[in-house]
Amino acid sequence: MPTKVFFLINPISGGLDKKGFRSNAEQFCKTHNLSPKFLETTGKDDPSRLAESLKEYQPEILVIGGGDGTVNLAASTLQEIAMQIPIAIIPLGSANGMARELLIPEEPLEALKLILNSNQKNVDVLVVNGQYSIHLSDLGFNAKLIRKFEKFGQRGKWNYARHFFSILQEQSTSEYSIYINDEVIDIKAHMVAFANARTYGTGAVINPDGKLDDGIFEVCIFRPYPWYALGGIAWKFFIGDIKESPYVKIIPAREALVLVHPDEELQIDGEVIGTVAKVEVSVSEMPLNVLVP
Ligand SMILES: Nc1ncnc2c1ncn2[C@@H]1O[C@H](COP(=O)(O)OP(=O)(O)OP(=O)(O)O)[C@@H](O)[C@H]1O
Repeated sequence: MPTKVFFLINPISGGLDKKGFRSNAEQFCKTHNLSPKFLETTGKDDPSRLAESLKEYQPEILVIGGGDGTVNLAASTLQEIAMQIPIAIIPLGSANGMARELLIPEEPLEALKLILNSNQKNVDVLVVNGQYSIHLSDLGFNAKLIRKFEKFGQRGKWNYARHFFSILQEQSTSEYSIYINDEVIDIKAHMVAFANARTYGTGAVINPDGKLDDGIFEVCIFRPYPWYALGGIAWKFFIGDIKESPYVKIIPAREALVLVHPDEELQIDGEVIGTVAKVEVSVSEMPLNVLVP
């Protein structure tokens, strides 16, 4: 019996045409005696469409052609239907933060070859207010930046930089109460992140000691800083040394509860959820099996 491989493909991610990848994947499956099934995302009802197709086809491997949002969709659906099959990530998005973190080849066909490989990593899945996160989620600054970026609908580095500096100028902070490791931390902050991974798709290393498979996550707190410290903070992000900044506090945990006033914007793996006053984070009992080099 050929191995059943399910392909989930996002036709719009990264602004890339996926037709070439699909025909290469079909050829690859023929060559390696694999039995493929393809599903394209539509942006609507994707979780239920994917769940139904997976339950019906019962694949042995799930291949994801898309960016972090598509990887999150697949991981969330596997959690919801409690199906533990390995996934292969084909980095066909804009930032591909998760694929970079796992050192998956950038070239789609090279990444696809991982399905012939048996190296797997058990990636932790965080549960953030009942939704799943495998990469990075946060409250405050970065979520507002993503919201602004989406609202104006303009892509590209210059627009990113423009929105980045306009939000930076706002210097807005909220009051956070963080219940963590039997302690309560009351703190004013620009941003509080829940990090499974190390690095944002932009390359900023937010959580230098982060490990995807250690059963824990890190709560990264970014406190107010004087204007003259900004250059040093940016440099530390770039060189992966942010934990040495006096304005940053990083706390490993298995569970956390965060209350925030006034409400702050929350984003999960790059998708803005909306403003919230409370965030509960824990680690799911079922990890995500990812095929890695
Ligand atoms: N057919 C479609 N038409 C419009 N939007 C879609 C479609 N399929 C999926 N989407 C949307 O694509 C988004 C996820 O894209 P994804 O994050 O995978 O790619 P990206 O944003 O290009 O890459 P990255 O997250 O790595 O920067 C979701 O918001 C989803 O609703």
